[in-house]
Amino acid sequence: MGSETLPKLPFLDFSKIEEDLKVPDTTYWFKACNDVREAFEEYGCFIVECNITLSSEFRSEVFGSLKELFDLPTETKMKNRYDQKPLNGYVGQIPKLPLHESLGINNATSLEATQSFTNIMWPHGNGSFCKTLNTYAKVVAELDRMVSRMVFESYGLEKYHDSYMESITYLLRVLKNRAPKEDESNLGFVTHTDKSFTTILHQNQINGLQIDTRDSQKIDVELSPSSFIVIAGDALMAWSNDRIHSPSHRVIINERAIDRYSLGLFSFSNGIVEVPEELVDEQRPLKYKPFEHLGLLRFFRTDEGLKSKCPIKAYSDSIIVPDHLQNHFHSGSPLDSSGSPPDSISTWITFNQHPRSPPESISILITSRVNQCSGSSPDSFSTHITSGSINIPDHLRLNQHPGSPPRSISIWITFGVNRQHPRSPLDSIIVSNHLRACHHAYRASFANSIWL
Ligand SMILES: O=C(O)CCC(=O)C(=O)O
Ligand SMILES: [Fe+2]
Repeated sequence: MGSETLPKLPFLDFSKIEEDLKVPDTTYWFKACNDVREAFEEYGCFIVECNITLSSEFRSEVFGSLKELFDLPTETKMKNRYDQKPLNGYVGQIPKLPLHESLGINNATSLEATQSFTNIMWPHGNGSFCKTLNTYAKVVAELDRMVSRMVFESYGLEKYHDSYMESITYLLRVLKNRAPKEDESNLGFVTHTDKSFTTILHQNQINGLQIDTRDSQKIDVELSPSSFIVIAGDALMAWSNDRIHSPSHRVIINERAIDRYSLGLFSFSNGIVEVPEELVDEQRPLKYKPFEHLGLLRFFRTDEGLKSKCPIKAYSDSIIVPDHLQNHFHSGSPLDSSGSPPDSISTWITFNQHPRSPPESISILITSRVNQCSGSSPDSFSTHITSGSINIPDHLRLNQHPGSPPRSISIWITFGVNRQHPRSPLDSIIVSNHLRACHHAYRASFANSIWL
Protein backbone atom coordinates (compact mmCIF):
# COMPACT_ATOMS: atom_id res chain seq x y z
CA MET A 1 0.00 0.00 0.00
CA GLY A 2 1.50 3.29 -0.99
CA SER A 3 1.23 5.76 1.85
CA GLU A 4 0.56 9.30 0.72
CA THR A 5 2.65 11.88 2.49
CA LEU A 6 0.69 14.59 4.22
CA PRO A 7 1.20 18.11 2.94
CA LYS A 8 3.29 20.38 5.16
CA LEU A 9 2.34 23.88 6.14
CA PRO A 10 4.50 26.59 4.59
CA PHE A 11 7.29 27.73 6.86
CA LEU A 12 8.53 31.29 6.36
CA ASP A 13 11.60 32.78 7.93
CA PHE A 14 11.30 36.54 8.46
CA SER A 15 14.36 36.87 10.63
CA LYS A 16 16.34 38.64 7.90
CA ILE A 17 13.59 41.16 7.33
CA GLU A 18 13.16 42.92 10.58
CA GLU A 19 16.05 45.35 10.24
CA ASP A 20 14.67 46.40 6.88
CA LEU A 21 11.12 46.93 8.04
CA LYS A 22 11.35 50.67 7.72
CA VAL A 23 12.62 50.48 4.16
CA PRO A 24 10.94 47.36 2.86
CA ASP A 25 12.28 47.44 -0.65
CA THR A 26 14.84 44.72 -0.67
CA THR A 27 14.71 41.63 -2.84
CA TYR A 28 14.18 39.62 0.29
CA TRP A 29 11.12 41.66 1.13
CA PHE A 30 9.54 41.06 -2.29
CA LYS A 31 10.15 37.34 -2.05
CA ALA A 32 8.58 37.26 1.41
CA CYS A 33 5.51 39.18 0.11
CA ASN A 34 5.08 36.57 -2.58
CA ASP A 35 5.59 33.67 -0.16
CA VAL A 36 2.95 35.07 2.20
CA ARG A 37 0.45 35.46 -0.60
CA GLU A 38 1.09 31.95 -1.93
CA ALA A 39 0.79 30.45 1.55
CA PHE A 40 -2.48 32.30 2.24
CA GLU A 41 -3.95 31.34 -1.13
CA GLU A 42 -3.00 27.68 -0.90
CA TYR A 43 -3.24 26.87 2.83
CA GLY A 44 -4.73 30.00 4.43
CA CYS A 45 -1.89 29.96 6.95
CA PHE A 46 1.83 29.63 7.49
CA ILE A 47 4.29 29.14 10.30
CA VAL A 48 6.65 32.02 10.80
CA GLU A 49 9.94 32.34 12.55
CA CYS A 50 11.03 35.89 13.21
CA ASN A 51 13.29 37.97 15.37
CA ILE A 52 10.65 39.65 17.41
CA THR A 53 12.00 39.52 20.86
CA LEU A 54 10.24 36.83 22.72
CA SER A 55 13.17 35.90 24.90
CA SER A 56 12.73 32.73 26.91
CA GLU A 57 12.38 34.92 30.05
CA PHE A 58 9.59 36.90 28.44
CA ARG A 59 7.83 33.72 27.29
CA SER A 60 7.98 32.39 30.84
CA GLU A 61 6.45 35.65 32.06
CA VAL A 62 3.66 35.42 29.47
CA PHE A 63 2.74 31.83 30.26
CA GLY A 64 3.17 32.44 34.01
CA SER A 65 0.69 35.34 33.69
CA LEU A 66 -1.77 33.11 31.84
CA LYS A 67 -1.62 30.49 34.56
CA GLU A 68 -2.24 33.18 37.18
CA LEU A 69 -5.26 34.39 35.19
CA PHE A 70 -6.84 30.99 34.63
CA ASP A 71 -6.29 30.10 38.30
CA LEU A 72 -8.73 32.88 39.28
CA PRO A 73 -12.22 31.80 40.40
CA THR A 74 -14.67 31.12 37.57
CA GLU A 75 -17.03 33.93 38.79
CA THR A 76 -14.19 36.41 38.37
CA LYS A 77 -13.29 35.18 34.88
CA MET A 78 -16.93 35.37 33.87
CA LYS A 79 -16.81 39.12 34.47
CA ASN A 80 -14.82 39.34 31.24
CA ARG A 81 -17.48 40.49 28.78
CA TYR A 82 -17.84 43.14 26.12
CA ASP A 83 -21.56 43.51 25.62
CA GLN A 84 -21.20 45.31 22.34
CA LYS A 85 -18.77 42.80 20.90
CA PRO A 86 -20.02 39.23 20.82
CA LEU A 87 -17.43 36.44 21.10
CA ASN A 88 -14.90 38.74 22.74
CA GLY A 89 -15.32 37.73 26.40
CA TYR A 90 -15.06 34.67 28.62
CA VAL A 91 -15.83 31.26 27.13
CA GLY A 92 -15.82 28.20 29.35
CA GLN A 93 -17.84 25.81 31.50
CA ILE A 94 -19.26 24.28 28.33
CA PRO A 95 -20.30 20.68 29.12
CA LYS A 96 -19.38 19.40 25.65
CA LEU A 97 -16.03 21.16 25.76
CA PRO A 98 -14.80 20.62 29.31
CA LEU A 99 -11.11 21.17 28.55
CA HIS A 100 -11.56 24.64 27.13
CA GLU A 101 -11.54 28.08 28.73
CA SER A 102 -10.66 31.40 27.16
CA LEU A 103 -10.82 35.12 27.84
CA GLY A 104 -10.46 38.14 25.60
CA ILE A 105 -8.71 41.47 26.02
CA ASN A 106 -10.31 43.82 23.58
CA ASN A 107 -7.98 46.45 22.12
CA ALA A 108 -5.04 44.79 23.86
CA THR A 109 -2.43 47.00 22.20
CA SER A 110 -3.80 49.88 24.28
CA LEU A 111 -2.40 50.08 27.80
CA GLU A 112 -5.66 51.58 29.13
CA ALA A 113 -7.76 48.77 27.69
CA THR A 114 -5.42 46.11 29.09
CA GLN A 115 -5.47 47.94 32.39
CA SER A 116 -9.25 47.92 32.57
CA PHE A 117 -9.31 44.16 31.81
CA THR A 118 -6.70 43.66 34.57
CA ASN A 119 -8.69 45.76 37.04
CA ILE A 120 -11.75 43.59 36.51
CA MET A 121 -9.75 40.43 37.15
CA TRP A 122 -7.70 41.87 40.03
CA PRO A 123 -9.51 44.84 41.62
CA HIS A 124 -6.39 45.50 43.74
CA GLY A 125 -4.26 45.60 40.62
CA ASN A 126 -1.75 43.32 38.96
CA GLY A 127 0.82 45.55 37.29
CA SER A 128 3.03 42.78 36.00
CA PHE A 129 0.15 40.92 34.29
CA CYS A 130 -0.98 44.14 32.60
CA LYS A 131 2.50 45.07 31.40
CA THR A 132 3.35 41.58 30.17
CA LEU A 133 0.14 41.05 28.18
CA ASN A 134 0.13 44.57 26.74
CA THR A 135 3.77 44.19 25.67
CA TYR A 136 3.02 40.81 24.10
CA ALA A 137 0.07 42.27 22.16
CA LYS A 138 2.13 45.20 20.89
CA VAL A 139 5.01 43.02 19.77
CA VAL A 140 2.79 40.56 17.92
CA ALA A 141 0.71 43.38 16.42
CA GLU A 142 3.95 44.57 14.77
CA LEU A 143 4.27 41.17 13.14
CA ASP A 144 0.66 41.40 12.01
CA ARG A 145 1.25 44.87 10.55
CA MET A 146 4.13 43.46 8.55
CA VAL A 147 2.13 40.47 7.32
CA SER A 148 -0.85 42.57 6.26
CA ARG A 149 1.45 44.97 4.47
CA MET A 150 2.98 42.06 2.60
CA VAL A 151 -0.47 40.86 1.56
CA PHE A 152 -1.50 44.31 0.32
CA GLU A 153 1.80 44.77 -1.51
CA SER A 154 1.68 41.38 -3.14
CA TYR A 155 -1.65 42.31 -4.73
CA GLY A 156 -0.30 45.75 -5.71
CA LEU A 157 -2.68 47.40 -3.21
CA GLU A 158 -0.24 49.00 -0.82
CA LYS A 159 -2.02 52.34 -1.25
CA TYR A 160 -4.87 50.97 0.86
CA HIS A 161 -2.72 49.64 3.68
CA ASP A 162 -2.57 52.77 5.85
CA SER A 163 -6.32 53.22 5.92
CA TYR A 164 -6.73 49.51 6.57
CA MET A 165 -4.39 49.72 9.57
CA GLU A 166 -6.26 52.73 10.92
CA SER A 167 -9.44 50.68 11.01
CA ILE A 168 -7.89 47.75 12.88
CA THR A 169 -8.34 46.88 16.56
CA TYR A 170 -6.65 43.85 18.09
CA LEU A 171 -8.41 41.35 20.27
CA LEU A 172 -6.02 39.22 22.31
CA ARG A 173 -7.64 35.92 23.29
CA VAL A 174 -5.85 33.79 25.82
CA LEU A 175 -6.77 30.13 25.90
CA LYS A 176 -6.27 27.20 28.20
CA ASN A 177 -6.92 23.57 27.39
CA ARG A 178 -6.39 21.54 30.49
CA ALA A 179 -4.91 18.07 30.03
CA PRO A 180 -7.75 15.57 29.59
CA LYS A 181 -8.36 12.91 32.21
CA GLU A 182 -8.10 9.23 31.29
CA ASP A 183 -11.68 8.78 30.13
CA GLU A 184 -12.22 12.26 28.73
CA SER A 185 -12.50 13.31 25.10
CA ASN A 186 -9.42 15.11 23.84
CA LEU A 187 -11.28 17.81 21.90
CA GLY A 188 -9.86 21.16 22.97
CA PHE A 189 -11.70 23.44 20.55
CA VAL A 190 -14.29 22.66 17.89
CA THR A 191 -13.67 23.00 14.16
CA HIS A 192 -14.21 26.58 12.99
CA THR A 193 -12.86 29.31 10.79
CA ASP A 194 -11.76 32.59 12.35
CA LYS A 195 -13.95 35.64 11.79
CA SER A 196 -10.97 38.01 11.91
CA PHE A 197 -8.82 39.35 9.09
CA THR A 198 -5.79 37.60 10.50
CA THR A 199 -5.01 35.60 13.60
CA ILE A 200 -1.53 35.08 15.01
CA LEU A 201 -1.23 32.16 17.41
CA HIS A 202 1.49 31.25 19.86
CA GLN A 203 1.52 28.43 22.39
CA ASN A 204 3.46 26.91 25.26
CA GLN A 205 5.33 23.71 24.48
CA ILE A 206 2.15 21.65 23.97
CA ASN A 207 0.98 21.12 20.39
CA GLY A 208 -2.67 20.50 19.54
CA LEU A 209 -3.77 22.70 16.66
CA GLN A 210 -4.95 20.91 13.50
CA ILE A 211 -5.48 22.77 10.24
CA ASP A 212 -7.65 21.45 7.40
CA THR A 213 -6.24 21.71 3.90
CA ARG A 214 -8.46 22.80 1.01
CA ASP A 215 -9.13 19.11 0.32
CA SER A 216 -9.97 18.40 3.98
CA GLN A 217 -6.81 16.66 5.09
CA LYS A 218 -5.77 17.45 8.65
CA ILE A 219 -2.30 18.80 9.35
CA ASP A 220 -0.94 18.73 12.90
CA VAL A 221 0.78 22.00 13.66
CA GLU A 222 4.11 21.81 15.44
CA LEU A 223 5.44 25.09 16.73
CA SER A 224 8.91 25.74 18.10
CA PRO A 225 9.07 28.04 21.15
CA SER A 226 10.03 30.98 18.95
CA SER A 227 7.51 30.52 16.16
CA PHE A 228 3.96 31.61 15.44
CA ILE A 229 1.26 30.46 13.10
CA VAL A 230 -0.52 33.13 11.06
CA ILE A 231 -4.04 32.20 9.94
CA ALA A 232 -6.27 34.02 7.45
CA GLY A 233 -9.75 34.72 8.79
CA ASP A 234 -13.06 35.01 6.95
CA ALA A 235 -12.75 38.78 6.59
CA LEU A 236 -9.45 38.46 4.72
CA MET A 237 -10.94 35.76 2.50
CA ALA A 238 -13.82 38.12 1.67
CA TRP A 239 -11.53 41.12 1.15
CA SER A 240 -9.47 39.08 -1.32
CA ASN A 241 -12.64 38.11 -3.20
CA ASP A 242 -11.99 34.44 -2.37
CA ARG A 243 -8.36 34.31 -3.49
CA ILE A 244 -7.20 33.73 0.06
CA HIS A 245 -8.49 30.68 1.89
CA SER A 246 -9.72 30.86 5.48
CA PRO A 247 -8.93 27.38 6.79
CA SER A 248 -11.01 25.33 9.21
CA HIS A 249 -9.10 24.31 12.29
CA ARG A 250 -9.60 22.71 15.70
CA VAL A 251 -7.59 21.76 18.77
CA ILE A 252 -6.98 18.16 19.84
CA ILE A 253 -5.07 17.54 23.05
CA ASN A 254 -2.99 14.39 23.10
CA GLU A 255 -0.77 15.44 26.00
CA ARG A 256 -2.25 14.08 29.23
CA ALA A 257 0.13 15.57 31.77
CA ILE A 258 0.62 19.25 31.01
CA ASP A 259 -2.03 21.93 30.38
CA ARG A 260 -1.89 23.74 27.06
CA TYR A 261 -1.88 27.54 27.00
CA SER A 262 -2.11 29.57 23.82
CA LEU A 263 -2.62 33.17 22.74
CA GLY A 264 -4.39 34.38 19.61
CA LEU A 265 -4.09 37.96 18.41
CA PHE A 266 -7.10 38.64 16.15
CA SER A 267 -7.37 41.71 13.93
CA PHE A 268 -10.83 43.22 13.42
CA SER A 269 -11.90 46.24 11.42
CA ASN A 270 -14.01 48.84 13.20
CA GLY A 271 -15.83 49.60 10.01
CA ILE A 272 -16.85 48.19 6.69
CA VAL A 273 -14.96 45.44 4.88
CA GLU A 274 -15.10 45.64 1.12
CA VAL A 275 -13.35 44.02 -1.80
CA PRO A 276 -10.97 46.47 -3.50
CA GLU A 277 -12.06 47.16 -7.08
CA GLU A 278 -8.70 45.89 -8.35
CA LEU A 279 -9.59 42.39 -7.17
CA VAL A 280 -12.83 42.26 -9.14
CA ASP A 281 -12.98 41.50 -12.85
CA GLU A 282 -14.94 39.46 -15.35
CA GLN A 283 -13.19 36.20 -14.45
CA ARG A 284 -13.70 36.87 -10.77
CA PRO A 285 -16.85 38.90 -10.25
CA LEU A 286 -17.60 40.41 -6.88
CA LYS A 287 -18.31 37.65 -4.35
CA TYR A 288 -19.05 39.71 -1.23
CA LYS A 289 -21.03 42.87 -0.74
CA PRO A 290 -19.43 45.30 1.69
CA PHE A 291 -20.28 44.34 5.23
CA GLU A 292 -19.77 45.60 8.73
CA HIS A 293 -17.09 43.46 10.38
CA LEU A 294 -18.74 43.63 13.79
CA GLY A 295 -22.02 42.76 12.10
CA LEU A 296 -20.44 39.48 11.00
CA LEU A 297 -19.84 38.58 14.66
CA ARG A 298 -23.42 39.42 15.52
CA PHE A 299 -24.74 37.46 12.55
CA PHE A 300 -22.60 34.49 13.53
CA ARG A 301 -24.48 34.34 16.84
CA THR A 302 -27.91 34.15 15.19
CA ASP A 303 -29.65 30.86 14.35
CA GLU A 304 -29.09 31.56 10.68
CA GLY A 305 -25.42 32.28 11.25
CA LEU A 306 -24.85 29.21 13.42
CA LYS A 307 -26.58 26.92 10.92
CA SER A 308 -24.89 28.27 7.85
CA LYS A 309 -21.97 26.38 6.32
CA CYS A 310 -20.21 29.57 5.39
CA PRO A 311 -21.45 32.38 7.69
CA ILE A 312 -19.54 35.09 5.89
CA LYS A 313 -21.18 34.25 2.54
CA ALA A 314 -24.60 34.00 4.14
CA TYR A 315 -24.08 37.32 5.92
CA SER A 316 -22.89 39.18 2.85
CA ASP A 317 -25.62 37.65 0.67
CA SER A 318 -28.28 38.72 3.11
CA ILE A 319 -27.49 42.38 2.64
CA ILE A 320 -30.22 43.53 0.33
CA VAL A 321 -30.57 46.89 -1.25
CA PRO A 322 -34.02 47.85 -2.40
CA ASP A 323 -34.27 48.13 -6.17
CA HIS A 324 -35.86 51.52 -6.19
CA LEU A 325 -32.84 52.90 -4.31
CA GLN A 326 -30.32 50.93 -6.29
CA ASN A 327 -31.60 52.42 -9.52
CA HIS A 328 -30.78 55.87 -8.34
CA PHE A 329 -27.17 54.87 -8.45
CA HIS A 330 -26.55 52.05 -10.86
CA SER A 331 -27.98 53.45 -13.99
CA GLY A 332 -26.62 56.87 -13.26
CA SER A 333 -28.32 59.26 -10.93
CA PRO A 334 -31.50 60.74 -12.23
CA LEU A 335 -30.82 64.31 -13.01
CA ASP A 336 -33.12 67.02 -11.81
CA SER A 337 -34.31 69.73 -14.17
CA SER A 338 -31.14 71.73 -13.61
CA GLY A 339 -29.09 68.77 -14.74
CA SER A 340 -27.52 67.97 -11.38
CA PRO A 341 -28.01 64.82 -9.37
CA PRO A 342 -30.32 64.93 -6.37
CA ASP A 343 -28.76 65.78 -3.05
CA SER A 344 -30.64 63.29 -1.02
CA ILE A 345 -32.61 60.09 -1.14
CA SER A 346 -35.23 58.99 1.33
CA THR A 347 -36.70 55.66 2.21
CA TRP A 348 -38.73 53.95 4.88
CA ILE A 349 -37.13 51.38 7.13
CA THR A 350 -39.50 49.19 9.06
CA PHE A 351 -38.42 46.94 11.88
CA ASN A 352 -40.07 44.79 14.49
CA GLN A 353 -39.23 45.31 18.10
CA HIS A 354 -37.90 42.28 19.84
CA PRO A 355 -40.54 41.54 22.51
CA ARG A 356 -38.04 41.09 25.32
CA SER A 357 -35.64 43.82 24.38
CA PRO A 358 -37.14 46.65 22.38
CA PRO A 359 -34.30 48.89 21.25
CA GLU A 360 -33.78 52.33 22.71
CA SER A 361 -31.93 53.47 19.67
CA ILE A 362 -30.76 52.09 16.39
CA SER A 363 -27.90 53.09 14.22
CA ILE A 364 -27.95 53.31 10.52
CA LEU A 365 -24.98 52.98 8.28
CA ILE A 366 -25.18 53.57 4.56
CA THR A 367 -22.35 52.34 2.43
CA SER A 368 -21.55 52.91 -1.14
CA ARG A 369 -18.70 51.32 -3.03
CA VAL A 370 -16.79 54.47 -3.78
CA ASN A 371 -13.61 52.56 -4.35
CA GLN A 372 -15.20 51.26 -7.52
CA CYS A 373 -15.50 54.75 -8.93
CA SER A 374 -12.73 56.05 -11.04
CA GLY A 375 -10.75 58.75 -9.40
CA SER A 376 -11.74 57.92 -5.85
CA SER A 377 -9.10 57.46 -3.24
CA PRO A 378 -9.34 55.29 -0.15
CA ASP A 379 -9.35 58.47 1.92
CA SER A 380 -12.65 59.48 0.45
CA PHE A 381 -14.19 56.29 1.72
CA SER A 382 -15.38 57.65 5.01
CA THR A 383 -16.93 60.68 3.39
CA HIS A 384 -19.26 58.36 1.54
CA ILE A 385 -20.56 56.62 4.58
CA THR A 386 -23.52 58.22 6.12
CA SER A 387 -24.22 57.06 9.57
CA GLY A 388 -26.39 58.20 12.34
CA SER A 389 -28.05 57.10 15.47
CA ILE A 390 -31.77 57.48 16.02
CA ASN A 391 -33.42 57.34 19.41
CA ILE A 392 -36.68 55.47 19.47
CA PRO A 393 -39.33 57.70 21.02
CA ASP A 394 -40.61 56.32 24.32
CA HIS A 395 -44.23 56.17 23.22
CA LEU A 396 -43.32 53.88 20.34
CA ARG A 397 -41.28 51.44 22.35
CA LEU A 398 -42.92 48.10 22.82
CA ASN A 399 -42.83 47.87 26.57
CA GLN A 400 -44.21 51.36 27.05
CA HIS A 401 -47.58 50.30 25.68
CA PRO A 402 -48.65 47.18 27.50
CA GLY A 403 -52.22 47.61 26.27
CA SER A 404 -51.84 47.59 22.51
CA PRO A 405 -48.14 47.60 21.85
CA PRO A 406 -46.94 48.64 18.43
CA ARG A 407 -44.85 45.73 17.26
CA SER A 408 -43.19 47.45 14.39
CA ILE A 409 -41.72 50.88 13.92
CA SER A 410 -41.15 52.62 10.65
CA ILE A 411 -38.59 55.33 10.24
CA TRP A 412 -38.22 57.65 7.31
CA ILE A 413 -34.55 58.13 6.64
CA THR A 414 -32.97 60.61 4.34
CA PHE A 415 -29.38 60.47 3.31
CA GLY A 416 -27.14 62.59 1.19
CA VAL A 417 -25.79 61.75 -2.21
CA ASN A 418 -22.21 62.69 -2.74
CA ARG A 419 -22.09 65.01 -5.71
CA GLN A 420 -18.57 64.00 -6.60
CA HIS A 421 -19.53 60.37 -6.93
CA PRO A 422 -23.18 60.38 -7.90
CA ARG A 423 -22.86 57.14 -9.79
CA SER A 424 -21.32 55.01 -7.11
CA PRO A 425 -23.54 52.03 -6.44
CA LEU A 426 -25.31 51.99 -3.17
CA ASP A 427 -24.26 48.84 -1.40
CA SER A 428 -26.08 48.49 1.79
CA ILE A 429 -28.05 50.06 4.50
CA ILE A 430 -27.13 48.40 7.73
CA VAL A 431 -29.50 48.88 10.58
CA SER A 432 -28.19 47.76 13.90
CA ASN A 433 -28.94 47.92 17.53
CA HIS A 434 -25.54 48.24 19.12
CA LEU A 435 -26.87 48.19 22.62
CA ARG A 436 -28.17 44.68 22.29
CA ALA A 437 -25.66 43.18 20.03
CA CYS A 438 -26.44 39.58 20.83
CA HIS A 439 -30.04 39.20 19.89
CA HIS A 440 -30.69 39.12 16.20
CA ALA A 441 -29.41 39.59 12.73
CA TYR A 442 -29.54 43.22 11.89
CA ARG A 443 -29.28 43.54 8.19
CA ALA A 444 -31.89 45.73 6.66
CA SER A 445 -33.83 43.55 4.36
CA PHE A 446 -36.28 45.83 2.74
CA ALA A 447 -38.34 43.11 1.20
CA ASN A 448 -39.41 42.14 4.70
CA SER A 449 -39.28 44.14 7.81
CA ILE A 450 -36.44 43.31 10.15
CA TRP A 451 -36.25 42.40 13.80
CA LEU A 452 -34.33 44.50 16.25
O1 LIG B 1 -5.54 27.36 20.82
C1 LIG B 1 -5.27 27.36 19.63
O2 LIG B 1 -4.15 27.07 19.20
C2 LIG B 1 -6.32 27.72 18.60
C3 LIG B 1 -7.39 28.60 19.10
C4 LIG B 1 -8.30 29.06 18.00
O3 LIG B 1 -8.35 28.51 16.96
C5 LIG B 1 -9.14 30.26 18.19
O4 LIG B 1 -9.20 30.79 19.31
O5 LIG B 1 -9.77 30.72 17.21
FE1 LIG C 1 -9.34 29.79 15.47
